[in-house]
Amino acid sequence: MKEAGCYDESTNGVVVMVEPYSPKEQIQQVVYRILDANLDRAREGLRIIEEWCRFGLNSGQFTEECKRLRQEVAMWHTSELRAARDTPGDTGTELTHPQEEHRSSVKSLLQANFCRVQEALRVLEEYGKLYHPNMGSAFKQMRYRVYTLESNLMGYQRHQLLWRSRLYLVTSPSETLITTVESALKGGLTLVQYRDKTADDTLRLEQATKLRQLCHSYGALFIINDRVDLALAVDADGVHLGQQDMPIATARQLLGPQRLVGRSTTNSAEMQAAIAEGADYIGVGPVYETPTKAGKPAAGLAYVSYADQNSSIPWFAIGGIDANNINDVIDAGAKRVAIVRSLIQAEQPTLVTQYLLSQLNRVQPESY
Ligand SMILES: Cc1ncc(COP(=O)(O)OP(=O)(O)O)c(N)n1
Ligand SMILES: Cc1nc(C(=O)O)sc1CCOP(=O)(O)O
Ligand SMILES: [Mg+2]
Repeated sequence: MKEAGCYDESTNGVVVMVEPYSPKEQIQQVVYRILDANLDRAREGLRIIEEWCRFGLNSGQFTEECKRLRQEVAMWHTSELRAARDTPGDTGTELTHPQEEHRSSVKSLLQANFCRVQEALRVLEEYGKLYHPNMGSAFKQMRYRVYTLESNLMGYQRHQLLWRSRLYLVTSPSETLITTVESALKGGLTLVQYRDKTADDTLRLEQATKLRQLCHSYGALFIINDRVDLALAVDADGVHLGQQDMPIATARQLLGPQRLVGRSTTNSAEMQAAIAEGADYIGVGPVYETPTKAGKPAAGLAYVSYADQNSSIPWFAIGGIDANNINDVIDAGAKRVAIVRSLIQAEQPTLVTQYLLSQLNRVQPESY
């Protein structure tokens, strides 16, 4: 039988060997070890999230909430729980999941650590009930706070990146769709919309899933054109809706508050309505007539200038924009543009992306 020990404050942490534990004490030691391990796990996970809030997002509010949670977790980490630790005898310390060895993006790293913290808090909530009458409810509350933090943080990251994005690639069917999008991402693209008006849903699901993974691995946002169901199915960052698509409020209800909803607008009335209905961004166009949206009359540069003066949310000039005329669109007031053909049909999408971004970066948009 394993010799048991107990932590004695009076011996400065020296473990004093005593009689073997009674069955009841043995169970108590197991519970203590579970609590000790999960208190550590929760704090470590929170610290990893906190570092991103502090250095990546520069957000005092999120950093403070992580810190408060860490401190509250630490308050429960008593010396008797620490004393129950048995690292050499813990078979779990050598078990790592292959996914822990590789993270494809900061987003997946954050998601994995939120998951880790939530699991640890759930364990603390349940086993804590055996330790202290208030521990279960304290950790239940913390678990809900972590859910709220995760949802707010992910939403904040999306909005921040949306506001930072200057160039928006809207895709059209192409044999080289994935490689073209990747080339543009290599050039610094941070916002992609999957748009295929003719494919069947099997192909749409397949391509959208690949593109979402690709975009997220480059830290870019991924939006789905028209289809809220597809956006949810592939875990996209949001949806783009035209005037004939579903109401913004309905999309928001389905997607939740943290995903992005964009709306096409062609005139001032549509712009004001989109803003009032809670769109996160708008398309402003067509600036020029374009075969990609054949038959839609141009709204022109005058509407670009109107958007510059009147839009309180990010807006993307769209329609017939290319490397030759982008400076006219910028001169009319555009700080962000959305493009189909000039990127999808480009021989060197990386170079075209870099050029378009270099022109857009000459003007500064308002920040988030
Ligand atoms: C950024 C952006 N702006 C406008 C549109 C056009 O949307 P919509 O009017 O719904 O037309 P379709 O793209 O669905 O043909 C867009 N997709 N993206
Ligand atoms: C998809 C789309 N929406 C528009 C709008 O004005 O709402 S213009 C457009 C097509 C833009 O394609 P290209 O960059 O190839 O001209
Ligand atoms: Mg549409």
